[in-house]
Amino acid sequence: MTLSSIKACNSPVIVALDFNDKNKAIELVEKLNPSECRLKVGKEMFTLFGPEFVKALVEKGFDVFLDLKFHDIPATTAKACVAAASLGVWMLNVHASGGQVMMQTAKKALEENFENPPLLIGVTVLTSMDESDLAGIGVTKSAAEQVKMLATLVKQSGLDGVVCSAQEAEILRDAIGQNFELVTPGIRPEGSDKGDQKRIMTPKRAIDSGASYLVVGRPITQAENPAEVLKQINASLA
Ligand SMILES: O=C(O)c1cc(=O)[nH]c(=O)n1[C@@H]1O[C@H](COP(=O)(O)O)[C@@H](O)[C@H]1O
Repeated sequence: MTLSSIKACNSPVIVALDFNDKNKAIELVEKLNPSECRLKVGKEMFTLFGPEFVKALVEKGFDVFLDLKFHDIPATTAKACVAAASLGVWMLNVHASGGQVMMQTAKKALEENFENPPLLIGVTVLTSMDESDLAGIGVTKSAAEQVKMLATLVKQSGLDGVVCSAQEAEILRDAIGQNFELVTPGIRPEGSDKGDQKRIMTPKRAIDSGASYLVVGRPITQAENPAEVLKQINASLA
């Protein structure tokens, strides 16, 4: 059993609220129920609408993943994580490529400052990248090998899990075991538009491969009936 499976939310779906219009985001949130999904706030909404927007979602009863992907020197990253955790969020992330000392320092700061710290997750290789993108930044390994290497570093650093593509979930479950959260964006229900994502998978296959959580943005947020799409995804996993 993973750490978060004891939560009140019955679904592994995390809806990515990537909007530049607060009212549109709130309109969507009003149609969602905290027992049926979690919410993710990323760089766009946090930059535009700040901590108050995040706190309002937490107050509505949602588990909030604050996706700011910190990557900086250890002291700065740790302080940023403590600041983010003070908003009452359920999950935070840092880039695994910031290294072991950065990750350990952030984790330690959260444990020292909070009785119940949020989950701290390391981002491995972005789901928008494939092998040719990796080659462009000097990585000659395959995406799966690079993810495995970074996920092992994340585990050794004491973090709670990783962000990876569902395509790597099976490999990571074999390599790292069960007690480690696999948060998987790049989720696309059959027939939906890929957009800028490259390493994608359907919700059902992702869960069957060992994913703990499914981050789903545009297939839900851009749908004519977002609540219905969420319902269908949840039903496909039952
Ligand atoms: O950390 C993330 O959430 C993340 C990591 C990653 O590798 N790929 C990725 O797409 N994401 C986020 O997941 C969401 C995916 O949104 P859609 O592509 O619209 O489903 C976006 O908010 C991304 O910022």
